Amino acid sequence: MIRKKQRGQLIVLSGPSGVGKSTVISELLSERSDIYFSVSFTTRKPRVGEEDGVNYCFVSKETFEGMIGRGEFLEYAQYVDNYYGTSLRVIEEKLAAGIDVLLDIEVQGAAKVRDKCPDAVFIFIIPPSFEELSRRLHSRNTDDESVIEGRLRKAREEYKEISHYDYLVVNDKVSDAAAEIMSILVAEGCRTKYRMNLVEGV
Ligand SMILES: Nc1nc2c(ncn2[C@@H]2O[C@H](COP(=O)(O)OP(=O)(O)O)[C@@H](O)[C@H]2O)c(=O)[nH]1
Ligand SMILES: Nc1ncnc2c1ncn2[C@@H]1O[C@H](COP(=O)(O)OP(=O)(O)O)[C@@H](O)[C@H]1O
Repeated sequence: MIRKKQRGQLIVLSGPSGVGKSTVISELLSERSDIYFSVSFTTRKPRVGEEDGVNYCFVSKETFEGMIGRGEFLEYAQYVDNYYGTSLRVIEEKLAAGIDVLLDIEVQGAAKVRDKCPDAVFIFIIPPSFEELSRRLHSRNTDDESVIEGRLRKAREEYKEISHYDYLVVNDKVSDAAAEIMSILVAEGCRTKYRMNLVEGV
């Protein structure tokens, strides 16, 4: 009998704004409902169609800073004038229960997770080109031109961090990108260190 994993796997996904992280994550979660997606806290205003507690927990700057003060975040960062952070308590509960947890976070937060959780898997997603990234940001129709320009500038900075990630996925076709991430997760789950409980006589 295959026993349940003792501890869940932490999966960190980063990539420039508009590359398609949310889209690929939705596809991935539709196939892998056993993975828990970590809903971050943010001070950013909700976009049309975004729901509190589903896409993000939307809070005020004062509430967020109170949470920082009480040490409630695994990591947090400032990104284009807003705070974003990952709740420590929820993540810890899920991992301890043997559930894999997926974080969609930017590069500064990922660097903090790398220090605190060296066993996490780090995946970076890029678009086929910057031109396509710009097209996606415009087609999403959620941000005005100055915000889009800021996010495109940020993308070029974020690319400098790619070599710190374990895996690189190109989001050309959503289903292919999701399938590659699923393959990465299958391979990671087969690591000897997670499977020693299956070995008899050791
Ligand atoms: N460090 C950190 N980054 C986050 C967190 N949640 C979201 N982000 C990142 O914040 C950035 C901006 O997110 P958002 O405003 O939703 O824009 P989008 O990426 O264009 O959808 C993205 O790079 C996200 O990966 C978090 O909890 N911590
Ligand atoms: N592979 C893809 N090809 C074309 N458009 C895509 C692809 N992936 C995502 N998109 C579109 O690009 C825009 C940004 O995607 P989104 O998932 O919001 O990105 P992110 O979460 O990385 O900011 C959306 O309009 C989405 O429908």
